[in-house]
Amino acid sequence: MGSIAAVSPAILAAGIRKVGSGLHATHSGNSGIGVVTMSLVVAIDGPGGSGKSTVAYRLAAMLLLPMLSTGLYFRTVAWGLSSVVLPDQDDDTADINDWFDHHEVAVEGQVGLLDGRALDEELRSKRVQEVLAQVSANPTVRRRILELERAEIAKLGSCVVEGRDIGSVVWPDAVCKFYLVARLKVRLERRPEEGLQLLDRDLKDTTRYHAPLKVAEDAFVVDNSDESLDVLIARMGDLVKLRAKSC
Ligand SMILES: Nc1ncnc2c1ncn2[C@@H]1O[C@H](COP(=O)(O)OP(=O)(O)O)[C@@H](O)[C@H]1O
Ligand SMILES: Nc1ccn([C@@H]2O[C@H](COP(=O)(O)OP(=O)(O)O)[C@@H](O)[C@H]2O)c(=O)n1
Repeated sequence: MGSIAAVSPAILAAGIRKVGSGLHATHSGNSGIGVVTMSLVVAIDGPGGSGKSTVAYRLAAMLLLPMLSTGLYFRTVAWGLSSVVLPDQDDDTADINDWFDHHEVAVEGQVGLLDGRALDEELRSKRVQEVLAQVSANPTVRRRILELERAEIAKLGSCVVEGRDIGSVVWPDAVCKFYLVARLKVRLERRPEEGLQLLDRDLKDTTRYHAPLKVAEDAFVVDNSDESLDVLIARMGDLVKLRAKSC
């Protein structure tokens, strides 16, 4: 365990602010950053359009790590379940467990796989958008996807994982946690096709009972509204290396 206190002023000046003081890194690993011996997971959470996928992709490339976009699990399941009537949010139903028992859901790169069939454009379709929030709030769905996410992260060993609850629920021992934010106006400009749906998803993601979108206690909050990606990725990479060294 170590401290990053020495670099805090620089971090603050760079628009990255630390929440809490806990450092829960327990792993080190055979990652591309060359300072570790076991596994190293970097968690990136935040609302839609804050830049998670873009930043995770770039950071993973810089650190020579694979990346996992967990939203693809939710979108793939939403596509598959959209023909099944979903129960109320707090119901735990045999139907959903039965669906998971009879279908294989996986994520490879930037595609979701349902029973071995790659889904790409389908995952951004109206059919998925209409049920996504309800599917994501369902406790049975979340429990089953959590198992898939954890198994995949364990398999990858060292990786950059992005989603809504990675630092808080999926992998609380992540060596470095980032929570990305961007001003609403900026997010709406970057996601013009979503418009007010983005706000609706924000509200549903933050207010749902199970694993809501929230800042993990020991996350760095990163403002991705104005900064160039090159600058941001370099700073985030430095932080990951510092955290990895201090474990
Ligand atoms: N720092 C940035 N500067 C300019 N454009 C950005 C920046 N970060 C993200 N973007 C763009 O914003 C859009 C949304 O980003 P994305 O990574 O899909 O967000 P999220 O995964 O959080 O929903 C993408 O088109 C991406 O290229
Ligand atoms: N770890 C995660 C990832 C996604 N999700 C849900 O899945 C939806 C789609 O995730 P996404 O990452 O593809 O969405 P964007 O951030 O790209 O808009 C989100 O709106 C969440 O409701 C979640 O609940 N937990």
